[in-house]
Amino acid sequence: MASSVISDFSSSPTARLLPFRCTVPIGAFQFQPSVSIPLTPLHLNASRSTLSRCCSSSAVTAVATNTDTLAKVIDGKLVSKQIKDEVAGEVAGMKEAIGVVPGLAVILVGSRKDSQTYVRNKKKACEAVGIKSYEVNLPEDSTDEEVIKHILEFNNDPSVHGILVQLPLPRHMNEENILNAVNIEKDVDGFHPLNIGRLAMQGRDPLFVPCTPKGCMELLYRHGVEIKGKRAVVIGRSNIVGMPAALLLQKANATVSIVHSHTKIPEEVTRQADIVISAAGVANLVRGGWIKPGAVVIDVGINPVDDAENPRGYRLVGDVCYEEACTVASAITPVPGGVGPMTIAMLLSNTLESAKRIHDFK
Ligand SMILES: Nc1nc2c(c(=O)[nH]1)N[C@@H](CN(C=O)c1ccc(C(=O)N[C@@H](CCC(=O)O)C(=O)O)cc1)CN2
Repeated sequence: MASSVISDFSSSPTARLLPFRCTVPIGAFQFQPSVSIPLTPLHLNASRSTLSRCCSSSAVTAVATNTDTLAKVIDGKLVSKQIKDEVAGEVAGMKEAIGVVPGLAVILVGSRKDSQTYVRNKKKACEAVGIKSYEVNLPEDSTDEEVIKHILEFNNDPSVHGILVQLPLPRHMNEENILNAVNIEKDVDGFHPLNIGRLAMQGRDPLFVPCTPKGCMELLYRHGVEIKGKRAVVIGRSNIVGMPAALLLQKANATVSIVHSHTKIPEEVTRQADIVISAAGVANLVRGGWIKPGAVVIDVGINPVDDAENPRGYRLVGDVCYEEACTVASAITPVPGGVGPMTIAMLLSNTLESAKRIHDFK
């Protein structure tokens, strides 16, 4: 996982803790950010613009900024709350109409602190909207067969409409075999190859779309961002975020490029985009100079950086250097409080959708 940071999902706590704001340590990822990125053209009121240098490493980038007009903040916390309220209303309506309560089963293997937190938050979110949750906690040294045994039990349990295995799994496990065991009709994470395959095909639709990329699209839709005919760049090509995000943008008729660890001059490709979704897992990788003026930026990265003033000893930052990007982009998601909360909201929405489909409830 650590060897290819750029294609990882970005919430890995194994990501290096980075000390500075908007600095990217050379060698922490396979992109080598250019030291002399050309200045972004000033797109706003030039007389009020300032030129700032926001970092102290050798990867210094001069960025054209405008302190007058900052990007609109796309508030994922707010949107996720709206979605949760909508799900809660539908869950109550379904229970009243046909007596069915949607059920979500979560399997956690091992004792990673971040995974435990995500699973706890999923459970709490289920409770809040009236979805019943089932949890299985297995020790780190479990076998694939033990995990699959629980998946098969949930596959056959009519009170369970959604099943997910919290990722990442311990290294010794075969993720592919385990995810393949989930019944595609209950695959609320959308990670089964059949669901991903359908997402990739013209004229076919998956039963479920992976939660984080679905959350990114939902943020774009709910903020009225036009996607059809636009240029989009996805940074990172992980199975759970980058790749499905690119497929979703393409399905929505954007012209999509994927930037990854072997992309030459990634900033040049990224600068073409009207919409940027970054899921690289590298703190502050995307500098202001990478962004086309007026672009919409969705930052999926959740990277811990050292912060002695924070009680946790670290704080979370995105893949995008927020303070630079918000002077260039027209809209941007913050970290935290952007895409992260959408992941769990979409999981609840997928679980409800599954129960409705299984019980043929409109
Ligand atoms: N089976 C799955 N495993 C993993 C998934 C997934 O969708 N399915 N995604 C991530 C982890 N994840 C949910 O599982 C997740 C990550 C982040 C957040 C979130 O709300 N982040 C907050 C910050 C939280 C904090 O302060 O620590 C934010 O960005 O505002 C929710 C869910 C990997 N595994």
